[in-house]
Amino acid sequence: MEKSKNNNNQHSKKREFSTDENNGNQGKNGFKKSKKDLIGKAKSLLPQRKALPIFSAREKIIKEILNNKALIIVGETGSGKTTQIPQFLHHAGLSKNGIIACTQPRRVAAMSIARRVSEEFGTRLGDRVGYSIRFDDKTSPNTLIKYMTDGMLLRELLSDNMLKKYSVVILDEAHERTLRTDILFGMLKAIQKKRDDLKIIVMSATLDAEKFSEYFDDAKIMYIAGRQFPVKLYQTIQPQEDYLDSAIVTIFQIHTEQPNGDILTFLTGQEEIEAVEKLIIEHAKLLPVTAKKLIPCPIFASMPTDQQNKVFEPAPPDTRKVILATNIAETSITISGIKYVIDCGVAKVRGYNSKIGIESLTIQPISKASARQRMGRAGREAPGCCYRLYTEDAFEELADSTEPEIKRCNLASVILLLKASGVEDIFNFDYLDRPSKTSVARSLEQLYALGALNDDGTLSELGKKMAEFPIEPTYAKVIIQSENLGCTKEIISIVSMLSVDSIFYTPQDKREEAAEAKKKFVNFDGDHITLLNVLKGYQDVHGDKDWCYENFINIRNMKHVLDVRKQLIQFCERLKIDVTASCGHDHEVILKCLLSGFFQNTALRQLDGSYRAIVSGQIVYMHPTSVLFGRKPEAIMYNDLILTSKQYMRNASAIHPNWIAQTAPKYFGNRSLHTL
Ligand SMILES: Nc1ncnc2c1ncn2[C@@H]1O[C@H](COP(=O)(O)OP(=O)(O)OP(=O)(O)O)[C@@H](O)[C@H]1O
Repeated sequence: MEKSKNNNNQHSKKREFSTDENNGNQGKNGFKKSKKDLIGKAKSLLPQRKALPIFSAREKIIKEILNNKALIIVGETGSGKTTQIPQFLHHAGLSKNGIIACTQPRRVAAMSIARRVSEEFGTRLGDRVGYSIRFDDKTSPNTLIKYMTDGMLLRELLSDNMLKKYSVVILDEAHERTLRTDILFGMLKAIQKKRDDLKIIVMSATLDAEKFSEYFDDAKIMYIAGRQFPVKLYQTIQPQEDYLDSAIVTIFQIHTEQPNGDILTFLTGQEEIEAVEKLIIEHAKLLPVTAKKLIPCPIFASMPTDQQNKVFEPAPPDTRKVILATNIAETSITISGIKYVIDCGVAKVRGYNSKIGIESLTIQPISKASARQRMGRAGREAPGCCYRLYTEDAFEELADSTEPEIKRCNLASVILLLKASGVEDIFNFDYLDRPSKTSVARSLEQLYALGALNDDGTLSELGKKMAEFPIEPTYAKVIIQSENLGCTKEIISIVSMLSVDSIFYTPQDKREEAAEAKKKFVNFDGDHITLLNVLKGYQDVHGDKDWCYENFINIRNMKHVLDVRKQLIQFCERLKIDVTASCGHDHEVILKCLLSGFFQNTALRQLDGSYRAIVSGQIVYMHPTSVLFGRKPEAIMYNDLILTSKQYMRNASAIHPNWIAQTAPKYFGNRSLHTL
């Protein structure tokens, strides 16, 4: 293991990044490739595939899969598991009995791998090889290999509880232990008891294989040795005080001192990524004119898919691309051209306090498994380097693996799906790691309060309808309720606006101008009506770029809002909900509708002017970005509670205290709110 110290030296020069469209199996000019071209491309990739470590284990893997019902495969990052194993299974004849599914925790991985494997297969994307992610299905009746998000497979259980169309299900990146993959483990194990012909494969590079083997009735474990290219590891000698500063220094250090190759930098979230993006652009202006250009390229979850796909496009000549990513790019994907990985050592982690029912998002150290995955994004096409912005000692102190999401998330959405798939006894479900009883009870209580469950715990008609929506139960309830209140148009717009982190863009050096611009949208009923005003303004000018610039509106996020809005409309139309129903400017109707899903996220003003959350009894504070900041309405409803130094209510509106019990009589009964 090599070590080097990150020295301080910054430089620069930058220009906009323009790229070719490269979506699916298309040529540069956008024309579809001919069959001959597709086969030619597949042939040209064959030597590369044959050089993968997994290729030499091909016969053994096929034999073990044919002889076993379940198999655990552990192989180095980049060894070829995700792209090759489904193809091996196809060639072994398993796709004759049904589709070979391979689940991924993230949609960007499902899409990009399907694109690559369809190229290797020599067919068009969506033909023999396809993908299925929320709101986007690229498969056809011909599809033999399907990459899909774990959430999509879980959803398919609603219509096909034996997963009859599938012959093999591969649960990839199992170490991530997402809530949905964890539930799939239990569901698939139960299905396999009734379907002898279903094969289950659990895969990862960094896995506690014994634990999985035991869970799947002593399933066979296969270790596949070797990686294709070495990755040189650099760790800081001293702990870094500010990882953002350290990341920028390292980016410019690589850019000015190291040979060609793109950089992938892991950061924690959109705001941080956008701040670093701006700093890179600024610093790059100081680079000598003759230097290679450095172009930042952000990617995070709440970004429209077509923008996410841009990171896969090659950098123009004489340019080095620096991808700024959250852990969305941590597993599975190969980004062509990446030679250097910078790992800041932290990530934004979702947490859930089941005792008080509060969710939080905090920045925490990653696990050793995550650090290895991050490092594994380099060395996939050629030797690479990984720069950890933390010391070797700090690495040793990291936990081996990330705590399963099931232990730290609100379970309401998966419990709703389990109930809708016919699983009644949620407490005794066969979990790989059992969630706490309090956490299950809390989530059941929340679903009951929302009206999704009947008194006997079975799914209600409303619950069935809610399960059809691929969004959190609280939002599903609000949309369904909007049909009764005649405000679906407004509610869909507000829910779409809430799907992005922030619409308002506040540059450090233009705070006053940004605040002034925001004033024209502000409505003191709260953030929800304010957001509605922004969307109306944006639609009135047909998304004009200059308008966004003048009004300090984040155009990237607005595009995503429109995308989500379109998809929600399609969902409502499928459920025959009239999406044109509008209540005009009747804000009370809109807020009461939102409250039908968020009555648990409410707080009352105390005598001393502070706010106390109704359900948890905790003191909560108004987020400084809220239009209600500095105002003191008697009662507040909010969408999120953000835990940083204090508990902050974000996306908040003023409501009448009486509305709370009126909206959720089942939950609050006849109790006076002031005694809660
Ligand atoms: N889009 C792509 N462009 C170029 N090469 C690719 C692409 N996708 C995959 N490859 C090549 O195939 C190799 C194997 O990728 P694959 O995703 O199958 O590995 P893996 O073992 O599943 O890795 P991980 O554990 O990191 O998911 C990569 O290292 C790379 O060489």
